[in-house]
Amino acid sequence: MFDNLSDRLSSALKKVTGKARLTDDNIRDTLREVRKALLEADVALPVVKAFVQQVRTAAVGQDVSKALNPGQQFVKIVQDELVKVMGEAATPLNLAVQPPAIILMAGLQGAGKTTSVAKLAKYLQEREKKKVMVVSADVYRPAAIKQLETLAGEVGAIFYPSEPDQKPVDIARGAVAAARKQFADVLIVDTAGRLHIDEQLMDEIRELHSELKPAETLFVIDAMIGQDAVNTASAFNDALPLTGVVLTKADGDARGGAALSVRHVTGKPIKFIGVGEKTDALETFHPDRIASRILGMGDILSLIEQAEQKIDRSKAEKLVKKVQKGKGFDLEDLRDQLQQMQNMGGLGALMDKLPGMGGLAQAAQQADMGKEFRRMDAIIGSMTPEERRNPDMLSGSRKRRITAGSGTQIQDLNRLLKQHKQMSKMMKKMKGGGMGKMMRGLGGLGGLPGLGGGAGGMGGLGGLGGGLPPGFRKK
Ligand SMILES: Nc1nc2c(ncn2[C@@H]2O[C@H](COP(=O)(O)OP(=O)(O)OP(=O)(O)O)[C@@H](O)[C@H]2O)c(=O)[nH]1
Repeated sequence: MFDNLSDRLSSALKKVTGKARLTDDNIRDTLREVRKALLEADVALPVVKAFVQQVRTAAVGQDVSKALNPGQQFVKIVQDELVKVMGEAATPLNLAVQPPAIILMAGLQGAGKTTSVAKLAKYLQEREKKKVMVVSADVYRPAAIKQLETLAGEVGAIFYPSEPDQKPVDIARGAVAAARKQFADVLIVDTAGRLHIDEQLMDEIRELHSELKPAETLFVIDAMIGQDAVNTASAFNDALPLTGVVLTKADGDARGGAALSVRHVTGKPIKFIGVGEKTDALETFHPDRIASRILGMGDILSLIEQAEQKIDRSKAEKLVKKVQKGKGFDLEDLRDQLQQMQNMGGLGALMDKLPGMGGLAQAAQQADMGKEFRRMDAIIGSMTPEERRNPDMLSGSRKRRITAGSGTQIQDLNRLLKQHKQMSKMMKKMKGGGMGKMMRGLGGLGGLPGLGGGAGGMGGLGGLGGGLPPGFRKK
């Protein structure tokens, strides 16, 4: 979702990078571009003004470093200021209190609170091995309690039941007692949504806060809210001592501005971003990485983490060995690669994180690569194991049977075979140099520790780049 901001900002900055010297004129012009880029990305106006002012102050009167030309120096200033707004590094949850550590969730109706409660519960259980209980103090929306019960069941968290005729504070008290009794490490409290800032509901959540004395008070906000982010965030920030923010729907076509606005207005760290409707679609927010992504430098670290979590290491290593031994890359391997890429959110999600490939990611999403992958998967699934190992043996009549069996066209099958040939040619070339070489071709990835051979499954990405329709090839 940071594409828009990233594209606009990098083209604004491109104008200045070539300059041998910074003058009042070209700073002014570039700052105007930066301002426009931020506004178009839905960063709120007061935040844009403050940011541009900070950059101007930092730029004026700065000694030009010998290592950089003035243009580069200016880009660095923008980056430094961006990091200042977004924060240096991820801020973890602070749950080091006498258990149960309580997390209170606040936010507007529909922001994604209930979904985020379930995501957090899953995250804490799986990553931090915590025993988690959840409770809903939303007695206004009839389905809210039931919704949380269903989600809790899905993620395997303990659900503390509540009733619409109870008072939220009583529910909270009961839940804390139950959490103690059952030795839960963490209790996450979902609260009633507000359509807008409503005094009565604000009083209620304040009361909940003083009763619960939560270790974390997280403000949940929808990234799509755009310019409104400032008002909503400051209202909640004034009402409650927030400790952090969960930015939801960051997978949508929001333009990334809300992240900057919320951070600027509240001064509180964004701790997590929601990137989908499913309960595993939650990521730790790394402000420094987002800052470089905004400047079009990619988000390699997140990509590596994702690769490490989602890639089937043993399969990847097997493939690397197979290729190194000079054995062919067959259709079975191609299918594994496609499946692993799908596990990581598809080609678009991957490329989105690679430096300078934001635009390509959009193109891939528009062309619905997911559909293409599923088609390829169906075709390979209709072949016999023998045919997958040796596609050259396919006769005309077998090709017709396979396409009929997979609901595809003969052209689809031929295209797949051609792509496979190209990939296997690439793989052969890699034989001597290992996967690292291919990764280097992909924008410097190979030089990074851990990605060269370890996450070898990624190798297929390079090959696929060559096999994609011409519009997708990296220039
Ligand atoms: N795409 C996407 N959808 C999300 C995300 N988080 C939540 N949603 C969706 O947003 C909608 C609202 O989410 P809820 O969790 O019900 O929102 P809420 O804040 O609890 O709403 P109230 O209980 O009415 O206050 C649901 O359809 C969710 O599936 C996200 O990160 N990405």
